[in-house]
Amino acid sequence: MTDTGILARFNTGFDDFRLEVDLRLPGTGVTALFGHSGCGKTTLLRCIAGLQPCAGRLSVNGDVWQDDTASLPVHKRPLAYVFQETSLFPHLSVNGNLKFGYRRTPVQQRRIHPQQVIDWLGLAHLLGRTPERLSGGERQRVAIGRALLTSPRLLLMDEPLSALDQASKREILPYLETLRDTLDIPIVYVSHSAAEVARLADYIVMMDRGRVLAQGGLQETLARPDQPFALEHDAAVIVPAIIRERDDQWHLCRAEFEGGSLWFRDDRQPETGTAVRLQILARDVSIALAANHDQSFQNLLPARVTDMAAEQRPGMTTVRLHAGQTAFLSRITSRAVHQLGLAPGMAVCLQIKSVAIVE
Ligand SMILES: Nc1ncnc2c1ncn2[C@@H]1O[C@H](COP(=O)(O)OP(=O)(O)OP(=O)(O)O)[C@@H](O)[C@H]1O
Repeated sequence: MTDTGILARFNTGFDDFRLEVDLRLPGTGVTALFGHSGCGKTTLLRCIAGLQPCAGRLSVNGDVWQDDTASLPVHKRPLAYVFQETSLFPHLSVNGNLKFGYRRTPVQQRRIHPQQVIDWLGLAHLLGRTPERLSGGERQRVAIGRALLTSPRLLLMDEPLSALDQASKREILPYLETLRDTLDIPIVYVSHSAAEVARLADYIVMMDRGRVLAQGGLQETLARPDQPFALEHDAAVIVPAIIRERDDQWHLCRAEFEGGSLWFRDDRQPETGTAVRLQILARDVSIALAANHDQSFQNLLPARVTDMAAEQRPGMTTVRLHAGQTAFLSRITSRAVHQLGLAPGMAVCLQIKSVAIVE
């Protein structure tokens, strides 16, 4: 079998919950499982890990782990699983914890080595410490490192940051970005946090009540005008951009994207040349028929209406527009759509109130 990526079809459940999914996920990068509490994210991870009995089929980059006739038991699946609070061995140093899985991995199967993990996760200065002398974020980095040193073919992460405070989350996210950009194995990442997903994911699976509502590349999927009801209010697009200019007098900076540039507050003081992901909420974007400079919006972008969808919330419409190749969403009232006569193909001006670098 030469299929790359993860093919996962599962059917399982409990008394009053059923999980039924049919997924085709990328073979590298971060796939985020996103959805409200109780929608079945952990159950899906447990099916992939072989911890939850289920009917179905699973193959990972060409290797069949489960089909109609057989299912590899948990300990035979070459994967690593990192939880919200993965416990380390308290009597072992960081170095001892890291080497634990490595030593148990047959030499010919070792593809990831301690020095790589120490570098990727910034662990060099912590090697001699025992777990009780680590912060929550440091403990989680060691847990991830220990998991990687079993040279898994798949990394599952179930809300790995949710037990951490904001400062620790901010500290650990760049390390996770390094893993995303360096590892050649898929990472399936469960999160409740839209900001975390926006920052880390390449691919997104939106779930609701045991079903998949939408799946696809992060940018395209977030830019769909027909967002699930629960996400309508926070609908946002992610725009990859590069910081080009800083205006220190007004605490602003300008980032260029494929289709224009945007000004926003320089809270994180990014260096020029830095690649960033910008988050623009649909509710912060309004539409005018022509550029009007006699108002407070700092960002006026020529754009074209692509399509639109009436929201499930009565009276509201989400409009999708493109500035160059980049998609934006705007949430406006259906009356405004009518009054402006908006229709696919129309040239308009986007007025963007607030732009944030995703944290
Ligand atoms: N062992 C179990 N026995 C019975 N019901 C269960 C069991 N495990 C999970 N469930 C139910 O299955 C549903 C899905 O749970 P699951 O933990 O997969 O959701 P989740 O999306 O990961 O939620 P959260 O974000 O809160 O972790 C829930 O309704 C939950 O109550």
